[in-house]
Amino acid sequence: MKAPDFDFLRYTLEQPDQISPSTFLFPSGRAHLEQVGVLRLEPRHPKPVNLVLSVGIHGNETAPIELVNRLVKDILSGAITLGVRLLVIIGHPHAIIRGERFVDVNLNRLFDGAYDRYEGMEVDRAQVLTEQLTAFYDAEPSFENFHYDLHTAIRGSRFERFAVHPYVGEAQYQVRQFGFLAAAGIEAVLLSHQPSTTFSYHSYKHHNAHAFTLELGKVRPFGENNLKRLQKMDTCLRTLVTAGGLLQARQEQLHIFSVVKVLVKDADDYQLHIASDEKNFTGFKQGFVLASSSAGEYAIEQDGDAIVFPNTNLPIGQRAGMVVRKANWQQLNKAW
Ligand SMILES: O=C(O)CCC(=O)N[C@@H](CCC(=O)O)C(=O)O
Ligand SMILES: [Zn+2]
Repeated sequence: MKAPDFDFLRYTLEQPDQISPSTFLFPSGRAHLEQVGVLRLEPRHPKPVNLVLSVGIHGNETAPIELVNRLVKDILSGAITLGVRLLVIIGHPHAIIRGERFVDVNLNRLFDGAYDRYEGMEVDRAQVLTEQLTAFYDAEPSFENFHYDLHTAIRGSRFERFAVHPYVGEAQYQVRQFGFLAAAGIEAVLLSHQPSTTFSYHSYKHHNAHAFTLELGKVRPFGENNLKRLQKMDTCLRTLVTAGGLLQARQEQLHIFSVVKVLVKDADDYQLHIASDEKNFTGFKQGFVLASSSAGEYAIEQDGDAIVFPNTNLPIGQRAGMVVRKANWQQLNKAW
């Protein structure tokens, strides 16, 4: 393997079932190809940061895959110098090849051990990725852990780029992370109100990582993404991987929402009463029946409560959307 010629994405998609682990040098460190779609980059002179960047956990969310593959190319060619330990994960190669969100079951519901309750090709993958995270973070336990899990949304959004913050319970929010998200062009942050079984929540819960799901625009096929719209994200990630630092912008410019309800598909006839092209963050009037099925209904509790990730094309028991409410910066600031 020669570092300057190595295209991590192409290599992964050419051999999606198995690879022989290998290692090679690049100008600022050593690369370890650990597993299909799992590349560990160790810098010669690391700052005390363990950074995980994951993309393609959903196979049709291609913009982050293009963005991060370009970043990896620049590290391997020597165009930029790696300064932190970096684990790059191409989450679901088989789904990427098919251009689909998943093959058997949604990979991003299988973490925190949830894979035990499911069947399908994603089960093994969730287990492999869980083990890879543990090995990576545990190798330098005194370093600060980060995980940005990059996605794109199925629908258009009133805020084009937004983040899902893991549920923190009584713990404090980290102001530095909000400043970083603002600098990276994120416009809104959803504060989760309960634990979940997503990849980013797993890193937060089990590895105390600063961990986020980042939604970077709308789902589009390879070649149709405008990466210029991710310029700020690119700059922030490059600064993080080279210098170990989080660029900052005024966090007050972020729109903060708390999640007030996770809608769960509770019957085959479950319906969301919104247009098929309704955007994420569309708000409704109090009393509007947003969801109904033979098992019950959900009406909006407060004027302005808005829908994010509406989706009924999924099995019973899975999340059909989140209802979010504008949160108060003053209240949040007290936690810092
Ligand atoms: O647009 C959609 O409906 C889904 C986009 C997406 O994949 N979002 C993530 C969010 C994960 C989280 O809540 O942290 C997902 O649904 O897995
Ligand atoms: Zn996704």
